Amino acid sequence: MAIAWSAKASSMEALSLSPPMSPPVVLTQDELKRIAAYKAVEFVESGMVLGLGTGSTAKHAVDRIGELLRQGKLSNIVGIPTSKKTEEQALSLGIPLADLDSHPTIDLAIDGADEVDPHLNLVKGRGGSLLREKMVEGACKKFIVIVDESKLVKYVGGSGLAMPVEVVPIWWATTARKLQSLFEESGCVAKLRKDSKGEPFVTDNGNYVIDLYLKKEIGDLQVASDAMLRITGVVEHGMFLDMATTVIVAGELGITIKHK
Ligand SMILES: O=C(CO)[C@H](O)[C@H](O)COP(=O)(O)O
Repeated sequence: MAIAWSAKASSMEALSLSPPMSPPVVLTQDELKRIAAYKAVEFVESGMVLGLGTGSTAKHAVDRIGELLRQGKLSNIVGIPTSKKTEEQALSLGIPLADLDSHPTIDLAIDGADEVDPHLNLVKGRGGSLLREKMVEGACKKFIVIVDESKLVKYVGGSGLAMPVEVVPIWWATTARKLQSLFEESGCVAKLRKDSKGEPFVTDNGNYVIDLYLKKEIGDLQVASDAMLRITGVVEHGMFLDMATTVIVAGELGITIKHK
């Protein structure tokens, strides 16, 4: 998707786009993701313990951190990856890694999201890494979410796309039925996520993912969260409530930074 870009001066500086008088630049969705990611990395300081997110947006942030380390503009960084994929990427870039057990408090995490509501509640996990993401991002002093504007929704589930729930593989269909009936009034349809070969998608933790498709709002999100977590067989869900401290949105009119 190509989006016309007429950046504000502040964004132009940060992003090295063409000068203010030139015609609007057309940027792809991936370029918007990179712009949001680079902006977030401006908040990284030497000596920080960093939560490294997962997905096509977070990948740009990890690349940038690696680049700044290589250039000597950042030093003494320790990264805690939120997936095996991010771990591989960070290792290939020479970013020193550790884990949550050795670093239970993280200074800053940077990650993408599938949905951001007006209260900065998130849906995450369409990439399948929700459990590790929630563990890492729940341990952060600051959590910066980076998105292009297509991720903004009026309410959680409002994109009509999947709201992921990680479940244990055993008797997953029973767990899926319970999840679906929990949100029956919102027209919920629960589906087992499949991989490209048509087999159940398996997370880094050896679990399955049930994707919930909602037609309407699910009401009180905390109540919904508690109800999902009470279902035996549910490991974690992809609603990240009251966790983001900052959301950076790259869009048609430039960058918007929303703070909690
Ligand atoms: O939660 C995630 C992975 O589990 C991702 O952050 C989310 O799916 C957004 O991905 P992308 O940046 O590729 O759009």
